[in-house]
Amino acid sequence: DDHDHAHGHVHAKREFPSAPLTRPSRPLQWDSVNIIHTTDSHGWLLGHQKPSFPEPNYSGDFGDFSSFVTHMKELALQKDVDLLLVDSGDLHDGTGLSDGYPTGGVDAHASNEFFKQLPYDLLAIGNHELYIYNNTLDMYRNFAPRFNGRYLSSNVNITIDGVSRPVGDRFAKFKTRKGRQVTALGVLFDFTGNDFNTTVQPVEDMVKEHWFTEAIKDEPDFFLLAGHMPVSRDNWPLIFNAVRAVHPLTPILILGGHTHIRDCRESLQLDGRSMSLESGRYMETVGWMSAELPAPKIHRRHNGEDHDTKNITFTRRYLDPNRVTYEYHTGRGNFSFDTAWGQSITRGLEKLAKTFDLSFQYGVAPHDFTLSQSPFPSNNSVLSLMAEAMPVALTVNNSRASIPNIMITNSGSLRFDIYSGPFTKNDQLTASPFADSFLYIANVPFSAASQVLPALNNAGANERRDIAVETELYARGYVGARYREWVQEMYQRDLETEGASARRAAANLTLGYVTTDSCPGVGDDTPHTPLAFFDSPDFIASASPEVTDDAPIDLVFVDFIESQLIQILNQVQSEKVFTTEDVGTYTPVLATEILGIFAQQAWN
Ligand SMILES: Nc1ccn([C@@H]2O[C@H](COP(=O)(O)O)[C@@H](O)[C@H]2O)c(=O)n1
Repeated sequence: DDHDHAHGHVHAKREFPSAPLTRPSRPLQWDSVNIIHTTDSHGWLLGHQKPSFPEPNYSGDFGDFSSFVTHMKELALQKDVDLLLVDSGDLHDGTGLSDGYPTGGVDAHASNEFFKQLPYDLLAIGNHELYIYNNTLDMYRNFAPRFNGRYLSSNVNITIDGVSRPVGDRFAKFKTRKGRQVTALGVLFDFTGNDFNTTVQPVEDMVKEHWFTEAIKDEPDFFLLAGHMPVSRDNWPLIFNAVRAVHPLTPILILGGHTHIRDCRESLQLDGRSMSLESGRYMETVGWMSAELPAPKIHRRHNGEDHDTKNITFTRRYLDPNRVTYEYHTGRGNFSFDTAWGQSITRGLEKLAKTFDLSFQYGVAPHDFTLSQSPFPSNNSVLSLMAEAMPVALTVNNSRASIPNIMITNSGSLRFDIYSGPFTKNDQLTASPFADSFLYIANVPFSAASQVLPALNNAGANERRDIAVETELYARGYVGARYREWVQEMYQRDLETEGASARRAAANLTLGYVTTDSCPGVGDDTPHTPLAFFDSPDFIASASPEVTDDAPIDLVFVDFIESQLIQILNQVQSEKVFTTEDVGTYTPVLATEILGIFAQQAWN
C-alpha cells in the first residue's frame, strides 16, 4: 500500500540503504500489552551510515523510527490493544550528534531535543547521564520536564543549591489506553563512577525506602520496571522480590539495559508471570515485548471474574532498525511509510549534523579498523590504531615531546569501528566519544612504568580478576567485557555447530547479531551470520621507548583511569608512593581529538 493514509498526501520516496537488506523472518506477535523498547542509544539517531555489513542493518534514523512508532500506534488502535514505548537510558556519549557540540555547549543537549519528539511512555536514566554534572543538570532542567513525570530516576539524585533531589521522578503511576493501571520504576545499577553532586543509591537500599514501599503498596494491573540495569547477572531480583513479597501474582514487565546486548529472561523467579528484555545498543536493536495480560482488574471485578493466576504468554523480538524492517512490520511501502513528523525529525537531525560540521574530513581511512573483528595487535585493529595515534597526537606542540614516554588508555574508551573511506568528525566521535584529558607522572623509572600496562590488564583480564576487583570495575561502569563475551559466544557457537556455515551460505545471510538468550524460540527478527570475534585487553599502550631500566620517563594516561593507574604504579614499585600530587596535565588535546589529528597527518 503506497498511499499515505496517515497524512492524506504522498511523501517523497526515501532512498533505501546502499545495500539490499534481508526482510524480517515473520510478523510480530501482538498481544493485549505490547512494548517497543530502546536502550543505550548513545546519540546514534542518524542511523548507521556505512555501506559495509552489518552497518546497513541499522540504517534507519530516528525519523524512520518515529514513523514506525506512529504506524505501530495506529495498528495497536486497530487491534484494540495497548502499545507502550519505553527507553532504558544512556542517551549521551557516542556520536557527533551527541558529542560534536561547539565549545560551551552541553553533551547531548541538541540530540535529546529529537528524543523529546517521540511519544515515550516511560524512560529511565543511564550511567552516561551522570559522568558530568552539567549533563545531569541538563536532564533535570530540560529533558525530564517534557515527559511529565515519566522520566524516572528511582535511585538517582542531583544536588542543586545544596538540595539533593531526584533527576526525574522516583516512580510513575498511570493508566494505559485500554485502562490498565501501571506502576512504573526507573532504576540504575549500583554505579559508582558518577560526578560530584549526583548520587546513586544502591538498589538494595532503594527497596527499603518508605517511598518505595508506598509506591508498590496498591496493586496495579502490571508493574513496568524500566532500568539501566542488565537483565542478567545484576540486581533486578532485589526489586522483583520486593514487589513479589507484596504482590505474588501481579504481572511484572522488566526493560533493562547497560551491557549493550540482546537478552531476555522469562520469569526472573520462575513464576510464569514476569519477563525481562534488554535491547542492545547504538540503535542497532529495537526491542519488542508482547504479553497476553488479562483485562484491567477494574473490568474483571465489574464482570465478577476471579483473580487471574495462570502463567502469562510473553514473546520478544529483536528488530534490526532499518526501513525494510519498519515497513514490513507496519505493512507500509517506501512511498507510504514516512510520516510528516518522521521526515521533519530526519531533516532536523541532518541540519544538526551540518551545524556541528560532522562531515568535516580529516583524511581517508585506508581500510577498515575494527574493535573485535580483527586480532589485537594488528593492522586492522582500532586499538592498535589508537596505540599508534596517541604518540603522534598527544605530542603536537608539547614541550615534553622529546622525553621518552609510555601512553596508556582504557580500551573501553574506544566505542566503534572505523570504516575505510572518508574519516570525518562524526567517525572520530563514534570511535572515541569521551572528552577525557591526558595526564602524566614525570620521572617514573622505565622498569616500573613498563610494568603498569601488564599489571592493569592482569587486574582487568577476565580469567584472572579477583571478585573484589571485578565488582569495583563493574560498579565504575566497566561493562565492555560482557558485550565482548556475548559476541564471542555467538561466533563460537556458530563455529561449533555442525553444518552452520553451509546453511548460512545457502541462505545467503548477511553479517549481524545471532542471539541466544534464555527465552523460548528465536529472538532475532532477521537471521544473520555472526561477526568474527577476537578478544582484546582492557587497557592499551603506545610502544615502549628503547631506554635503560633506570631511565626516567613520562607515564602518560587518560584521566578516566587515574585512580587505578596510581594504585597499580604503587604496586609494581616500592621506591616511591605516588599520589595525585604527582600528576600533571600532559596536553590540552582531548581523547576525542586524537584520531582526527593522526588522520590529518597519516591519511592525507
Ligand atoms: N569519561 C568516560 C566515560 C566512560 N568511559 C568508558 O565507557 C564505559 C562505560 O560505558 P557503558 O556504555 O558500558 O556504560 C566505561 O567503562 C569506560 O570504558 C570512558 O572511557 N571515559
